Amino acid sequence: MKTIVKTEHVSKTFLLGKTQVQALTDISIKAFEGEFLAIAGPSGSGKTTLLNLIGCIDKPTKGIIKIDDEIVTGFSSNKLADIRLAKLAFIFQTFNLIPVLSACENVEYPLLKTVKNKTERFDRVFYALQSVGLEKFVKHRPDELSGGQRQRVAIARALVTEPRIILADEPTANLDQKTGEDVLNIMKSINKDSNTLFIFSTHDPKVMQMASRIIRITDGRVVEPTHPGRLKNEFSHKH
Ligand SMILES: Nc1ncnc2c1ncn2[C@@H]1O[C@H](COP(=O)(O)OP(=O)(O)OP(=O)(O)O)[C@@H](O)[C@H]1O
Repeated sequence: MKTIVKTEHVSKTFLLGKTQVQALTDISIKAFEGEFLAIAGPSGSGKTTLLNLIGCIDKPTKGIIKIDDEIVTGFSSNKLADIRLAKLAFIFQTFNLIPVLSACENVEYPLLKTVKNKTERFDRVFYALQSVGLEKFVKHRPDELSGGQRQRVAIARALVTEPRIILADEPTANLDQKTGEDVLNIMKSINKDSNTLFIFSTHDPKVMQMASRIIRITDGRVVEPTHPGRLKNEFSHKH
């Protein structure tokens, strides 16, 4: 399996007034092509911080981050913006749609700079909205859509640029159980069809169940899964 994202001994400290907040400590993880990877952990464990670092929105205090074998740590803000545009897309817990734009215009937005041909843009936008089942809602503004529909517009906006990686920070946190499941199923089917790497954060065990792999973090550190079999073997070796 091809490694798409790698973090090596990544730490992040925030300065809050005079206090240092250690949000992440020594995080070394990999994410592979085609994975539907959950970053799981309680509130305040560092999930958003980790997604922001992988998403080149923020920079680590220590350690390095590689995307497609390229070390992005140390890049200028402009170069990080280029990486975001070329390889990454985001889905947020609060959808982050532009309220005055229709569903179609929201999805078109990330293509405005890169795809100059209007017909090609329209085709891609329509295809993206169709793949989330919203082809009948292209003209609706966010306030004319339900929460689940808004999140589906956000998914269409994420996939329209055909990114290598889609990062989703608690994508179902503001949705009811059933709508959340529908949204995750759409994400999963896109993941299967396109082989796009999805990395999403959650504290919901039901959402974790959908993942192809789970990385658990607590207090800013990766919690290694315990393998009872391995522990038993190690124990018997020693004694
Ligand atoms: N900009 C910031 N300035 C200061 N402290 C911050 C900042 N961002 C995050 N933190 C702190 O870092 C820690 C991790 O926060 P983070 O938002 O990454 O956790 P989380 O797991 O995403 O939590 P939640 O599930 O509640 O969103 C917390 O202690 C938080 O208060």
